Amino acid sequence: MKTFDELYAELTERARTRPADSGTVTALDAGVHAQGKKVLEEAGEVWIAAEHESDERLAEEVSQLLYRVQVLMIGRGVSMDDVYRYL
Ligand SMILES: N=c1c2ncn([C@@H]3O[C@H](COP(=O)(O)OP(=O)(O)OP(=O)(O)O)[C@@H](O)[C@H]3O)c2ncn1[C@@H]1O[C@H](COP(=O)(O)O)[C@@H](O)[C@H]1O
Repeated sequence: MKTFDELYAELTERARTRPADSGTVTALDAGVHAQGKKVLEEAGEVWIAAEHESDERLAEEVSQLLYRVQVLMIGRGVSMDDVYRYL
């Protein structure tokens, strides 16, 4: 188990060290357009799960949306502090 901030730190480290087997590196290399499409795709899956699926499935879809948002943030160079300023 990990927190939102711990995942962000882990993904930032993946971006820095670029391990060959990292899906995050592949997603970052795909560029911001592809990253944005993934955010939208996962947001849609969250919506569908909220209306039609179990709490467990919803939680899983939310986790994937958070992951995709973090990939987009790292792709654009937006930090957690940049976001927290607006919360
Ligand atoms: N939390 C996640 C995570 N959530 C979602 N995903 C990716 O998103 C996919 C699921 O999304 P989709 O519904 O689009 O599934 P899919 O269509 O089968 O996947 P694609 O073919 O589109 O890649 C998963 O198969 C993963 O590739 C994640 N990939 C990685 N992480 C975590 O990120 C960290 C770094 O991972 P790596 O970069 O792979 O080392 C690790 O802690 C991982 O647990």
